[in-house]
Amino acid sequence: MQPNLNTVPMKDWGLGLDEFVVISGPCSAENEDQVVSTAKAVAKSDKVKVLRAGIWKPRTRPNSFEGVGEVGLEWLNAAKEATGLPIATEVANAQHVEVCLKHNVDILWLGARSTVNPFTVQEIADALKGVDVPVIVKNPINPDLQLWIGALERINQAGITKLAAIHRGFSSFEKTPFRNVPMWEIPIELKRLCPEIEIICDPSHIAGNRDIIPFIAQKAIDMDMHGLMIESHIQPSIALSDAQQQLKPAALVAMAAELKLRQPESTNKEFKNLLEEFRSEIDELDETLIQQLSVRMNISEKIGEYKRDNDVTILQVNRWNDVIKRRLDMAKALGLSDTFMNKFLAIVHEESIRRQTDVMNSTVVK
Ligand SMILES: O=C(O)C(=O)C[C@]1(C(=O)O)C=C[C@@H](O)C=C1
Repeated sequence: MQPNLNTVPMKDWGLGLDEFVVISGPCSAENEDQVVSTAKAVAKSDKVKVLRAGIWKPRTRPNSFEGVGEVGLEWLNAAKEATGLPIATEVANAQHVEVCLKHNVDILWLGARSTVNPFTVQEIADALKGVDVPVIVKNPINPDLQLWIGALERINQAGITKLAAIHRGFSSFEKTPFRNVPMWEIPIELKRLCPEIEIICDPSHIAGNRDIIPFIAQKAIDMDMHGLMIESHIQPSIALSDAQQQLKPAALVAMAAELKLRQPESTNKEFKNLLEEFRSEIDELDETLIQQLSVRMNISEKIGEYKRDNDVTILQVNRWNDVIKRRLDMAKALGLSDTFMNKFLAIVHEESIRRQTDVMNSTVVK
């Protein structure tokens, strides 16, 4: 089902946001000085447009630091007064929404652990009815695009049009260099299905450690995202939560200055012409690829008929191992990666088996 969202772009949220927005501040508000000092220091970057801090922290285990609660909103407001930055925090239930509205929080966000639960999202959506506050929805913990879209729809149907999404990566059992695997294909698909939704990337939660944050931040820009949410702390080493992934404000400011902002299009005529030429070459090659794939699948069907008539199994592991080995060798020599080729060969094989299964199941006319 095609999602139908009615949204207002961030630049029209009335908060002085640009086309590209960096949201920064501590993972958790810990005390007034920490919030205000961090805010003043990150405000030195002209890209930082919003101050963030968590005040209710959903932690994996009890007895960890679970946030300072309502008093943190007073500190955020003090920081807003000192810097002029609008303020944002996470809400996880209706009462959080109420408290945030009382303290004039400018932007609310739903965390991954809330997005995952439609009951929670609906409770928050109901609490937002009749209110005009911007809301950003993080992706759910698991890579479920429909759940993410569903949460956006619930908030939107409550009348919130100042709506955006945050890509914070996805939980995985596999050991990876990331705390949460980016799976860029998911926000890309969100963009394709809901082009009106602006997406902010959260490199801090994807990375889990500060060293790879700049790489993820630049990649997000290259994926045409509208902004970044990056955690910063005046003294990360003593942070009460997520110490590994928070940047010192000076590092955040330096990193933001290094980011290369890119536009989805260029007005340069020469660039446009050359791009057109490349694109027509790609069009032709894709046509050839599709034609050849169709021929390959037709041959596979014929093999299926012979196998059916001779009671031979569809799966031929030895042959397939041999195909993989030879194709990978050839692809490597031509500069194609193993990861790409393995995925490509796997889906070709899957389709070939599917076609042969259809043939096997069809009535034999002898
Ligand atoms: O060679 C075969 O026996 C085929 O059926 C073709 C094919 C393929 O698509 O390449 C399909 C299934 C087998 O597991 C191995 C190879």
